[in-house]
Amino acid sequence: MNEKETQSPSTHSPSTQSASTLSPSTQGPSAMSPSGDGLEIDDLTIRFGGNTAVDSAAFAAPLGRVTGLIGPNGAGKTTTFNACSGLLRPSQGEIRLFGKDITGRPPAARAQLGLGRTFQRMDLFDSLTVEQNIALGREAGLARGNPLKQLLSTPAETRAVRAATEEVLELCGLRALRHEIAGSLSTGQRRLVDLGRVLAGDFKLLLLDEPSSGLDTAETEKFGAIVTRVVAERGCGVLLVEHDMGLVMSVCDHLYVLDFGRMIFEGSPAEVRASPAVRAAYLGSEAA
Ligand SMILES: Nc1ncnc2c1ncn2[C@@H]1O[C@H](COP(=O)(O)OP(=O)(O)OP(=O)(O)O)[C@@H](O)[C@H]1O
Repeated sequence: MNEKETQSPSTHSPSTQSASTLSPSTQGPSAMSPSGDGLEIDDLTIRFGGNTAVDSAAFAAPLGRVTGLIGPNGAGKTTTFNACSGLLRPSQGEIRLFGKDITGRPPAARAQLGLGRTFQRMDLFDSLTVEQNIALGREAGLARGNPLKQLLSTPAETRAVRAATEEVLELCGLRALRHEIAGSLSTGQRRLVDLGRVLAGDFKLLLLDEPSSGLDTAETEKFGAIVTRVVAERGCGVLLVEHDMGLVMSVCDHLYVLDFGRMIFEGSPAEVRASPAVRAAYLGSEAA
């Protein structure tokens, strides 16, 4: 196992080299994926005033895999996630999607390139039905930000929306709830609708922000099984930021571990579980 001591930002190299330096195996995403496959982050640094929340982090979330980003409270996960989705502009570094530099692009432009995201707080339309919420995920993509186009869709677009909605209702096990008002659903059901909405958008790379938040164990397992199935069937990539270690360990193919804004380890779930550095980061220095 090849664990890395934390490096100063100036010693960081581009993601491919950094990933292979960090990785305990040669099977990491950077080693397996051709260039431009999925989401690649290089030298990502984000400062809030004098506080460096993310410090020269590098990682990749390729297609066909679930990549996890974990770390203790305050490690920089949400900040990294927000930079990937376009809500935060990095102080330094580069974010590439399918080989294109998207560092300065707004969220809508990233969505058009195939980047979809869920929200921890779930921005569902509570007065609309499950089916309507999911359909909106596809309609918004077809409209490309033009509300008029959303109203005046062509017959082919209407068929595409219907097909995508049916597929997602089945995939997420939501058929029985299709006519329910979203505002009346449980948190677990709402998570599935939120996932369904982003799946209907047919994005190639999904960013999932703490999707197990508010779910019980059974709901979390169900959610994880759907994510695994989606990646296997569609070949899309997933970047999962998550606290629930049960979910992380069961669905992720590869994990990156942040601590105090720095990437301290990467590897398979088993390798991460066995890492003294990761344990120390979670439990505190006295456990090292
Ligand atoms: N808008 C902000 N302004 C100032 N500091 C911030 C801001 N957002 C985050 N931070 C700081 O950046 C660091 C990383 O925070 P972040 O929320 O990304 O961590 P996290 O790993 O997502 O934590 P948690 O697991 O608790 O959600 C923390 O020190 C936090 O206080």
